[in-house]
Amino acid sequence: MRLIPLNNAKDVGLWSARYIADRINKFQPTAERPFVLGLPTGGTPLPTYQRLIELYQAGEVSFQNVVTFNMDEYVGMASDHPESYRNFMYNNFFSHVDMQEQNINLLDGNAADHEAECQRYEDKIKTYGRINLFMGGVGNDGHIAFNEPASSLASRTRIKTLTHETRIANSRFFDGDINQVPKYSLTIGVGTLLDSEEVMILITGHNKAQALQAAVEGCVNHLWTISALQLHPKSMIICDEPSTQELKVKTVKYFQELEAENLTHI
Ligand SMILES: O=P(O)(O)OC[C@H]1O[C@](O)(CO)[C@@H](O)[C@@H]1O
Repeated sequence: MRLIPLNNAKDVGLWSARYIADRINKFQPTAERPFVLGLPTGGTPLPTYQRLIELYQAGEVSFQNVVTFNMDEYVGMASDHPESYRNFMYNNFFSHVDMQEQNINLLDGNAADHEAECQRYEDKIKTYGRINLFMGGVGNDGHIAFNEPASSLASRTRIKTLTHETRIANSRFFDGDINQVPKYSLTIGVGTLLDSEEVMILITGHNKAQALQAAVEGCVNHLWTISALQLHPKSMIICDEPSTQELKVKTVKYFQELEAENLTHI
């Protein structure tokens, strides 16, 4: 695992956007051989999306031959609801870059048959071989995508019940009213995520400090599904200073020194 401790959320956005743009450019994607990018929603990746839009506007990256798969979607929420993850992605990213509509993949939380919808998603990913780079965030309780505590670390895309804690955390997007937050989501599984060639997780804010500690210093444990990153051959966490407050000083120093020496540690 590589841990990149940066100063603040803005730096996390700048760093991660540059990384994604560089990976796409190095890959030299074509229509026949697109770059496959996994994407999250939430407050954490907003600075990254903003910076990616700026890089696109500056002509430093194109999304013409990029295929995307989003991590998750609420169940039973009208697709034009302002808080649907579909809407989030168009408002904050897709509508501002040169993504091709047919390259955008989102889970349909209104599908009549959830199981069939999740299988469709898994099958669609397979048609591309695998996802080249999956960017994600983490919940306060360490959930990755919507893989809440005690999710199987071998899980695939499926319907999940959101925990009370997650619904409270997400109520900030629903006028602070937990009753408006959906109870279920469709989410990629931990196993789906681990199949990606590379995983990059963004962690910002003191409220994510326990999750970061579980990811880096804890044992692999289904109660903190983020810890499954330890099983991945090429995973990376980009974090800000407030989120490191539960890490040992020597842990942070170790990773800072590695980055300063420009060594990459996997
Ligand atoms: O970045 P936020 O808003 O704290 O969201 C935390 C995480 O919860 C989720 O919304 C659940 O999937 C993730 O996509 C996100 O990374």
